[in-house]
Amino acid sequence: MATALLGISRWQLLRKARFVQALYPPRLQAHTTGAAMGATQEQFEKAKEQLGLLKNDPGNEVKLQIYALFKQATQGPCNVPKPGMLDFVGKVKWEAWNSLGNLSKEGAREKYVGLVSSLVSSESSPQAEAVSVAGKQLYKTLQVTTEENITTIRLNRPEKKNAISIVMYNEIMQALEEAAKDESTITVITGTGDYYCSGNDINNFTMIPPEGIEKMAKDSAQLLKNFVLHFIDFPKPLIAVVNGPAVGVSVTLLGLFDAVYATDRATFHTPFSQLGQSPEGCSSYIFPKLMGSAKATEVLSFNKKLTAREACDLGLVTEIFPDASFQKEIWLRLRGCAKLPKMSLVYAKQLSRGPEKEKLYAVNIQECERLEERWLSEDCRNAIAKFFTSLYSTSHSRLFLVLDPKIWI
Ligand SMILES: CCCCCCC/C=C/C(=O)SCCNC(=O)CCNC(=O)[C@H](O)C(C)(C)COP(=O)(O)OP(=O)(O)OC[C@H]1O[C@@H](n2cnc3c(N)ncnc32)[C@H](O)[C@@H]1OP(=O)(O)O
Repeated sequence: MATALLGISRWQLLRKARFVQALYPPRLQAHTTGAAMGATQEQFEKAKEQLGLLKNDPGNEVKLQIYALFKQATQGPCNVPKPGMLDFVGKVKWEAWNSLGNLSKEGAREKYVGLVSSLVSSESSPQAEAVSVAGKQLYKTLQVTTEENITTIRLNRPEKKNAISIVMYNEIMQALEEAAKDESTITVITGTGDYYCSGNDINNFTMIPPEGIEKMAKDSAQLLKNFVLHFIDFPKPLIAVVNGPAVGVSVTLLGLFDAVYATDRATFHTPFSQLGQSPEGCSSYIFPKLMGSAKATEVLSFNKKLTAREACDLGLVTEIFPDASFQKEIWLRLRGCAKLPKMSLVYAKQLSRGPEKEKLYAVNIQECERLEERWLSEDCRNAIAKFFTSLYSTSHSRLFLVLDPKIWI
């Protein structure tokens, strides 16, 4: 069969088509605004040429995205009949194109140029963290869009359950800075794939600088402090759309959001003591206020994983939705919120959050100090070693990595 010739299974191809759908949800595609459409025909032609010069194969997922965006940009919405059941490759390509819905030709052209540009820049400059195309930032670990007054920051490492790498910490801060200044009324953070976020990327702790572990702990604490500060100071309504399980720092930060909407499939887990760590994201202050100190102890100290219903009952989550209708219902709701007068929302946030800010700054500093100390502890080293050993126990090469004395465990 055609798919066998390509060396990929039909199942893999279908998954990839869904991946494209996840990147470009039909509801948002249908409503791309003129403001977002910046790429010219000339840039589009140049991107086509650059595509042919790529040294590395970007993989089937990306190739499907490129194919779909190219068709949409040149022919508009999918207008050909769906290929028959036995034409597996044709069907998956059709599904990718069709998943772009009514996205305009200009919108597709811009996304196409952005995607190609990010591939080119990642080849020519592996260290570059973000590039700008037509005045919009492009990120390695995020997908950021502004449509219908909503800036959406989508954590985009689904293969790692959206774990937050160092690059992602920096990109989230940059995206928040951009969102604070842009024309949008509200800002949404959500995840691509089945997870919202699996928390701090544990590999962040394997990159020891030549100065040693102490320097790494110090730098990490500084990064975290700055990261959390971006949430404390964010001026517009910040909404979490929790599309699946959330772990660690992605849970604690929820206390700094203005509303948290979750699928009923989501869970909320902060296994800090299991990892030899301590709470962050101002949760040591906000969680007891939200849920009472006894419940907060269960969550932050005793590793209790909350269901979406429990998190909602405890006040961490604003509202939960059935998974089957979550995406439909939530974006409908948010589009309504984003039509409200922007400055009314900004002032409402300032007035309700302002009096707490000094306290939050102080809590953030203290939490980071404690963590800096915890990261140097035997408890934490053992926990990280355990994570890698259990994860990689079947892989000899990776087990070797764990045992490599240059790595911090
Ligand atoms: C530098 C600044 C530092 C600031 C730190 C701030 C303090 C933060 C604290 C925290 O966030 S603590 C929480 C840390 N997170 C975790 O402990 C979660 C670890 N992951 C898991 O337990 C499981 O992966 C999962 C999330 C429950 C999912 O399990 P599942 O069986 O469904 O999938 P997997 O096969 O395990 O995962 C797929 C793939 O993703 C990788 N991955 C998942 N989570 C992480 C992570 N947090 N860090 C790094 N990598 C992660 C996992 O290794 C798999 O990768 P491959 O093996 O396929 O390459």
